[in-house]
Amino acid sequence: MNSGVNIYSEIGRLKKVMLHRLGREIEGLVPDNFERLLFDEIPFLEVAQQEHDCFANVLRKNQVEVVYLQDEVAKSLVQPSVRSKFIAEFLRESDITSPHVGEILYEYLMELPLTRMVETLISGITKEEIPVGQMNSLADFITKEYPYYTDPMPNLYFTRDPGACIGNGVSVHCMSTKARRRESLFLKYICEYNENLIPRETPNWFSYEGPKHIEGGDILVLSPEVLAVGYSQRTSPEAIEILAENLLNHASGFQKVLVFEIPKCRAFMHLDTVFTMVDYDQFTIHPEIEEPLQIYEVTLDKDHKASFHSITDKLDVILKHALKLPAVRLIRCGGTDKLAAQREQWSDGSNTLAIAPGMVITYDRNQVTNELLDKSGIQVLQVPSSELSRGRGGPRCMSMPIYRESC
Ligand SMILES: NC(=O)NCCC[C@H](N)C(=O)O
Repeated sequence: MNSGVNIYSEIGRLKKVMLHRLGREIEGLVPDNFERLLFDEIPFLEVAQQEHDCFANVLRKNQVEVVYLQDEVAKSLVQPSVRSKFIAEFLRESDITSPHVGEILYEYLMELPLTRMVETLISGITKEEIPVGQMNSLADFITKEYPYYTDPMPNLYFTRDPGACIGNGVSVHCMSTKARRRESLFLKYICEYNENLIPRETPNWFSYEGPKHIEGGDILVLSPEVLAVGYSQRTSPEAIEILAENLLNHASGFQKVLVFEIPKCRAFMHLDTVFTMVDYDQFTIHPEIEEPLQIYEVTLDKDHKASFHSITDKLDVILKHALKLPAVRLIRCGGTDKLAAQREQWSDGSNTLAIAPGMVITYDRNQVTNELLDKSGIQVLQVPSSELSRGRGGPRCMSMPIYRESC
């Protein structure tokens, strides 16, 4: 039985992971809300669910315990007083402008059976579902054509991002877009009220209240001493500093944080869309971020405050020193073929999920990169990906590791 949180690497044998199987929230995607809800197209739900089940089965076949976020949230909301506090907070975060509508939604949600209530929050509350009677505010009147009271949460299957387990603690994130912020609220309640999954004594490295933005796709646990964090479109330097000070000051064992500054654009939204660890000394990388890649090192000064400096070496040299290895190999997404690199990065070719040293789960569509991984001696377990990949995240993005064996 692997209980509590234990994440001291990217590659140690994975024992427990949290996923979310896509549901009706995907059907709330329409061209009008693509940009706001961070999608470019609409996955075919039934096929996406089959693909996701296949992903979960590959994990189970490899002795990984799979827990589902929806169940874990429900377990944390068993107490009516906790449920009441959670619903009130969720509705506040959903920008319900009219107190009248807010009250009706609150009553409605409180009366639903628990699992249905969680499912309803994820899929979004439609106006058809609950007629609230007379419009009694200008805001209600103006927005009456919009089909939802609360937006669906189609990005929830990327469980990597709302939080991250680091060492023996958890970082609950203040996400950078409104569309995803409520996902971390789920995690906040799991951490506070679901003791079986996250024991009460678990340290918290970052708080949902932020105020600065950070997302889990930017966090890579390179070793028990070194954390890498992307300074990206979604993660701010201020948040990295808060996380680094909390982590390094606590007796967590971590000694330094390497900050990777990557281009701020949608295709490279998080560090793990361009860089992942696949073995003790091997990494995937999207060639377009390699040069120039600015890396900073954060350690603590004598007053226990974060201190920083830039590192000017090449990436392989930096990694080699940080991990105390004789050499490291960078496996380029798409190899030397520029088109393949761009195409496969867009479909998360470098977003691998290591489930043991040298064993990764990848999307089957990224054939060039998969072959290069295979040639580098990595065992590649491919999962179908036509529909899952439409959300712009791969196997790493779709998983929140909770427990890995040491390696
Ligand atoms: N770690 C990741 O890169 N996660 C992928 C998140 C995709 C999602 N549609 C988003 O834009 O946030």
